Amino acid sequence: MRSYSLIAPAKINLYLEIIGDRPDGYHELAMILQSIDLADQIEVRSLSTDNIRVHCHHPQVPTDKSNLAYRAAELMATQFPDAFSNYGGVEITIKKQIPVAAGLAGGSTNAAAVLVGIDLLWHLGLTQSELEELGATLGSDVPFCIAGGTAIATGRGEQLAPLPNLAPIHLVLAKYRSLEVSTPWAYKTYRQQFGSTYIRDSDNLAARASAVHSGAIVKAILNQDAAEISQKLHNDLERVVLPAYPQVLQLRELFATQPGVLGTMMSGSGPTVFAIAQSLQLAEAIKLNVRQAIPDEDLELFVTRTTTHGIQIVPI
Ligand SMILES: C[C@@](CO)(OP(=O)(O)O)[C@H](O)COP(=O)(O)OP(=O)(O)OC[C@H]1O[C@@H](n2ccc(N)nc2=O)[C@H](O)[C@@H]1O
Ligand SMILES: Nc1ncnc2c1ncn2[C@@H]1O[C@H](COP(=O)(O)OP(=O)(O)O)[C@@H](O)[C@H]1O
Repeated sequence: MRSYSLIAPAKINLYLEIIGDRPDGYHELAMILQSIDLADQIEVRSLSTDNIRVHCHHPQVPTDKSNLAYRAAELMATQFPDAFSNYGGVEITIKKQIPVAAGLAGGSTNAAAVLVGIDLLWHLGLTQSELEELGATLGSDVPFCIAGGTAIATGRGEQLAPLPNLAPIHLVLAKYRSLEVSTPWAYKTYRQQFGSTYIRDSDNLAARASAVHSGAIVKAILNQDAAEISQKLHNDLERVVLPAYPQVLQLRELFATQPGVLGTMMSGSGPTVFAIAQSLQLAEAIKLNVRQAIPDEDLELFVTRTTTHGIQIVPI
């Protein structure tokens, strides 16, 4: 086969706790990551020439070496030089549905799809854990994007422990198209404002213990209890993003007052805010209400749901 088409789902963070600083400059995390139905479509095709090409029509997505999908192909070429010279270069076409720089792992899931696609194109037969290990060198969220479903992620986000699949939970996502939050900025600002002293400070520790408890949300997931999951959502990065981006705070507050919303939270480093809805019907109603309250065309709204899969190969 000379080409593969893959579905690359986005993720949301049901839980994100910053445990502290790490010597490598990253942050030690405790997260719960969840795949959602909102996805990009990626085509990976063999070329007769030995170069890597990326096509994407989205104006905010680069097609040069700064594209994470390009870097995934380059990594495979470096790691497997014999296969690269046997099978030739790779052409990657990205059909973008996932909002960009949104806290939804758009770039990471594209990179994950390219790793899976090239493994197939070049008949490498890599295991999922080998693919995840390669993915971790591209970005902290890439291993989860390969695995998908529901998982606890620790370390810098690359160490995964799968949780049982959740029955679909209905979601509404809101993101201002022109608003981007830089992930390095969010972590840097958190470090500057709260630092690692935050977790050593006994006053804060008491407040933190009541606010943060990953065990409770894991229990709610094991019980398949959407209402309880919604009550235990948490994201430490909201502490820096919400004060700096009033529009995100406004969305968060608007979602919280909508009938049928079980819980709401910012995903990752933002600026996407998601709401857990009681049903698909209520999710559609929430979307409509928010649209009426904020008629700004810059605001993108999506009704979607949780999914149990990571990268999937589309049969041609
Ligand atoms: C915040 C999260 C939550 O899932 O997602 P997004 O909002 O990006 O989707 C992740 O932690 C982002 O993962 P990812 O986007 O893959 O991050 P990376 O490329 O590895 O790192 C980007 C930058 O974020 C900071 N970073 C990332 C992960 C981590 N554990 N500590 C950090 O301090 C570092 O400044 C790093 O240079
Ligand atoms: N394949 C890609 N898809 C989306 N953005 C990409 C991609 N490759 C590189 N980028 C760049 O990465 C940055 C972060 O985008 P994205 O991965 O969508 O965000 P996030 O990590 O917050 O979910 C953007 O500024 C974008 O230009």
